[in-house]
Amino acid sequence: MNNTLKKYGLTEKIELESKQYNDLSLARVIEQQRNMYKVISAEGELNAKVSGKFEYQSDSQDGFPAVGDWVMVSIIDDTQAIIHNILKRKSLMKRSSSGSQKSGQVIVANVDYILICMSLNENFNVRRIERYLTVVWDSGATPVIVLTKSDLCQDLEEKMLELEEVSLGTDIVVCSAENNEGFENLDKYTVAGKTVALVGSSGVGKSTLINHLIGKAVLTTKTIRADDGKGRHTTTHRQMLPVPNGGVVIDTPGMRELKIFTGNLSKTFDDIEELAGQCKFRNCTHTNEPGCAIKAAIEVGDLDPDRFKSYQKLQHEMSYNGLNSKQLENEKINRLFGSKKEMKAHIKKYRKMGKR
Ligand SMILES: Nc1nc2c(ncn2[C@@H]2O[C@H](COP(=O)(O)OP(=O)(O)OP(=O)(O)O)[C@@H](O)[C@H]2O)c(=O)[nH]1
Ligand SMILES: [Zn+2]
Repeated sequence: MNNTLKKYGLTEKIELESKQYNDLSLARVIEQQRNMYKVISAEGELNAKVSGKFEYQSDSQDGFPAVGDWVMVSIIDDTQAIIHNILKRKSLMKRSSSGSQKSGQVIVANVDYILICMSLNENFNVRRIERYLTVVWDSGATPVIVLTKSDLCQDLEEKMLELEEVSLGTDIVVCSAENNEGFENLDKYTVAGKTVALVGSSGVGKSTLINHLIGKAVLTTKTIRADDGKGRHTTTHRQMLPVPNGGVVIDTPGMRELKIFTGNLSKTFDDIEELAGQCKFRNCTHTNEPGCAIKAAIEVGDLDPDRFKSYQKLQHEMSYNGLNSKQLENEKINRLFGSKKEMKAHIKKYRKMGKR
């Protein structure tokens, strides 16, 4: 296995899949600027564009490469390549965007763990965690909640209890850059072949965290501004960085705030969906029907009314994007495979590979 690509998360499975394409080289997309890509190949970094045929055949934005994608390229010279194919994605994260309301905006592909970063000061907000979890569970990646700036927190236990109510078994890591504590608990996610990405509001300490993972100041951070309590990192940065101990980390500016496009409410709010299943009427609106299990749970204090509101709000946002369940299903297929046709081709290919 090529060492450069290994540093960028290459696994046996991806290498095997790439063998299906003769005469093309394997590469990974590490940066995207509109329709210009930067990829890492066995030969090093290259600037890349999709081929004319590729562009012609892709019917939606999902079909185009995103940061994290493994792609098959033809290398033109020392600096340029053409992208011909995208290998099967194991996860895909999108968000809602004003410009492309219909299909959402692809942010990143093939991430294993998404670190949902939140600082333990005023930024701490369990409603926001619910929003992130809803998006992340739907992407195919596994969420990990990272609580930063523990040195600024006086009531950690209280906050942890509040968080456990909404996080349903998701791993939680507590850390402080100030005291250099807790970062070792991230080691189990940054291992060879795994890709980690960070989401979270501006100023919660994502760049600081990446610098700890990488072991040097790659991303410059500025000291907190007294007026708004936010920190900013000044320079543009590479979007994908190998972690010395293994694994690769993605810091995509587009992932800093998440407008929901599609989400997995059943996973994030399984307590609420289970309750709703116990309502007397199947189409209960949980407002004034008799035998409403949600209302009953709120009355006896088993369900936090704010959590229920948060659930309804996210549900509303998702339906606002106008997708019905059939469309959502297709949406998922498109995200993971490009199209239904591609999915079928992939299934066929894997069956064939299994027989050999
Ligand atoms: N007290 C304390 N401050 C921290 C900690 N981690 C980061 N900071 C400070 O918080 C500010 C913001 O940190 P960044 O790492 O730039 O935050 P960011 O999430 O990358 O912010 P954006 O780049 O704006 O998205 C900086 O002033 C950091 O020094 C911590 O554990 N404790
Ligand atoms: Zn009800």
